[in-house]
Amino acid sequence: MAEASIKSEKPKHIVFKGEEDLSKSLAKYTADLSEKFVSERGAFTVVLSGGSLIESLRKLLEAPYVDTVEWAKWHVFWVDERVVKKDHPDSNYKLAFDGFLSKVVELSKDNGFPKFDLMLLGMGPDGHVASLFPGHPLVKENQRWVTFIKDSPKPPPQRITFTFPVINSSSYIAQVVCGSNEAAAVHSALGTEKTSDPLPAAMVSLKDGELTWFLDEAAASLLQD
Ligand SMILES: O=C1O[C@H](COP(=O)(O)O)[C@@H](O)[C@H](O)[C@H]1O
Repeated sequence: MAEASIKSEKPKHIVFKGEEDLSKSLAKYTADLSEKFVSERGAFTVVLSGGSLIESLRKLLEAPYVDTVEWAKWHVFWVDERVVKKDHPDSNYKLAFDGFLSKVVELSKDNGFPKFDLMLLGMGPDGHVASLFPGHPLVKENQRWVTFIKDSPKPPPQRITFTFPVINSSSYIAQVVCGSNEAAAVHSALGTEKTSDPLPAAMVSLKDGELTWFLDEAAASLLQD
């Protein structure tokens, strides 16, 4: 498998006073992109992470967005899923459905990879994104759209996940990180030092798209600027 190519310049990042401000800005960012893609082609393809991201989407459930966003035009996907039943507390589907989608939605290509409009990604303290973990061979997968892991270092051990070619084909990615536990990984991912073994979060890199990091002050605390 070939190495993933990584852009050398630092991605755009916005630091918020706290998670409350971050969630307000993330709601506007998401609602604006929803409006843009729905008006351009009548649909909005959105990819969700699990974890704390879902809580950070809560402002979309409030005015004005809960009424103005065209929820029926959303096509929702998951960037990764843990191999558990859909009603298991560890399920990313259940987390997003209970905390977000059930409140708004009646659920009912350049390189050959799908191009999603918006991916809303989280990041673990170890720098993993989706279910792509540091040092794991899956970070180098460059053929398949979706792959699986049976030995995830974070429980539960069995998961399925989008691969980097799909993630990095997106039009927009919001990389949402809050809290001091993630500060070292944020520093490493947004640093300019070159390493032969970058964190998965540092491998999120859009050739034809826009990546924005949404950080609270705790997550950004080790950044210099
Ligand atoms: O296991 C997972 O972890 C990451 C990060 O979660 P967080 O709770 O630390 O924000 C999440 O983005 C991913 O979808 C999930 O499966």
